[in-house]
Order: sequence, then structure tokens, then C-alpha cells
Amino acid sequence: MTDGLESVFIALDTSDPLGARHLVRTLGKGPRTAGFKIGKEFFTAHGPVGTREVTDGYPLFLDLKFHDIPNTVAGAIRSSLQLRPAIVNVHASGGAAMMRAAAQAADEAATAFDAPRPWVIAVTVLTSLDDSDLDQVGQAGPAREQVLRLARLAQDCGLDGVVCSPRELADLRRHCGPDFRLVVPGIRPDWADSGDQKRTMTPGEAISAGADRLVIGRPVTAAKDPLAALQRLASDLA
Ligand SMILES: O=c1ccn([C@@H]2O[C@H](COP(=O)(O)O)[C@@H](O)[C@H]2O)c(=O)[nH]1
Repeated sequence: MTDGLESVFIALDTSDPLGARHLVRTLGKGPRTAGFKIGKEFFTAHGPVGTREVTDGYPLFLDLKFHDIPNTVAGAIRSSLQLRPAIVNVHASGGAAMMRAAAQAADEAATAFDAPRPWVIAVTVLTSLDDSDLDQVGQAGPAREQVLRLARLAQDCGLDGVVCSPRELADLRRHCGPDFRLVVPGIRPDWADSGDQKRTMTPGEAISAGADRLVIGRPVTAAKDPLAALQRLASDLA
């Protein structure tokens, strides 16, 4: 478990490279965070070159949530290591062989590129889904049981941890132990809208429940004054 703002990755969900660059510069003047998260919106528009430019040496969580056959995911993980990310991820529902292939590809690529080995983690159940959404897509719920099932599988496959909602933190800590990394979006300070997130908690609650890293986007990046929002978050967490 980590304390405070230094455990928070800021999600840069935009396709506007100048806007993203401006956010990184602005937030870089504030209290220190864990780094920045680049996801599908930015990466699809600007790729590795844009990602490198915008994150500018800050630790990178490359949130591309790979979900494909094992050979394809292994190749994607290998390619992603050229960016020297701190964290990469896959969907746990891609299955055991896919997760093992991802972990092995990260080991091999880290050696081949002389790069630090990132955390390879698996998304369990998206934080935008609740029990009734799981029913709709034919996944066995409730969400907290499905999260635990997928987290145990990810751990058996040699992954470093999972992405889960803050609501499952206590269960996962108990069952998966202190060294299994729990990376947690669905974070909403009590002054922010929940938007499309359904399984949420405040940042302070998530840290107390055992999160290793928090992921926070819109409460900061969509605020009128993102630096002031980051400072408010820091004082919430202090
Ligand atoms: O289950 C998941 C997995 C990933 N995310 C990502 O985290 C951020 C959250 O952004 P907010 O603006 O704070 O809602 C976003 O990039 C998602 O792609 C998630 O929310 N839930």
C-alpha cells in the first residue's frame, strides 16, 4: 500500500496532443504524482511517438487493455515495452494462456530492450459495470465474486496484479496477499461527478482499503482549474 498523491496516475483521456501537453506541464507544477496514464483515446490518435512526447519522461501507465489471442497479446506487450512503461495491462477475461503469454513477453522484452520490467496487470471487471451489466453480457456475477475469480486466475498466471474497483480492495488484499498490486480507477472525491463510473469510492477510502495505485482522470483533467483540483486531491489525501 502507498500513501497520498504519489500513488496517483493521472489519466490523460484526450485526442488533443497540445491539450495533453499543456495538462502535463500544468500538473507538473503541482504536488508530485505517480505519473500519467495514456489510454486508447490518445494512443489511437498519436501512437508511441505522441505518447513519448506528451509524457516527457514521467512514469507511464500504458493502459491499452490488450484482449486477443495469446500470440497477438504477447507481440503487443513486446512492442509496448519500447516505451519503457511502468505498467501495462491486458483483460483477464482473455484467459489463462493469454495472461501467461503476456507475462512471459514482458520478461523477454525487458531483457531484450534492457528496459525495466513493468508491472503486467489484468483488468478484472470494468468499474463502469455493475451486477446487472454483468448479467446482460452473460458473466457470472455479482461483480465482487467475478473480480475475485479473475484476480486469482491472474495471480496463478504470474501477473503482478489487477485493475479492480475500490469496492473489491479489501477482499482482494485478504485473498491475494500484500504483494499483489491493486491498481484502482473508479475514484471519485466527494466534490466530483461520478459520470459513467458505477463502482466508486473516494481516494482516501481507496488508499485506506489497500490500493497500491489510484487512477484519476476527469475530476482533475476536466476541472476548470486542473492544478487547483490536483491540490485539492492532495489535501484530501494528506
Ligand atoms: O475498470 C476500469 C479500467 C480502466 N479505467 C480507466 O481509468 C480512467 C478513469 O478515468 P476517470 O475520468 O477518473 O473516470 C479512464 O482512463 C478509464 O479508461 C476505468 O475507469 N475503469
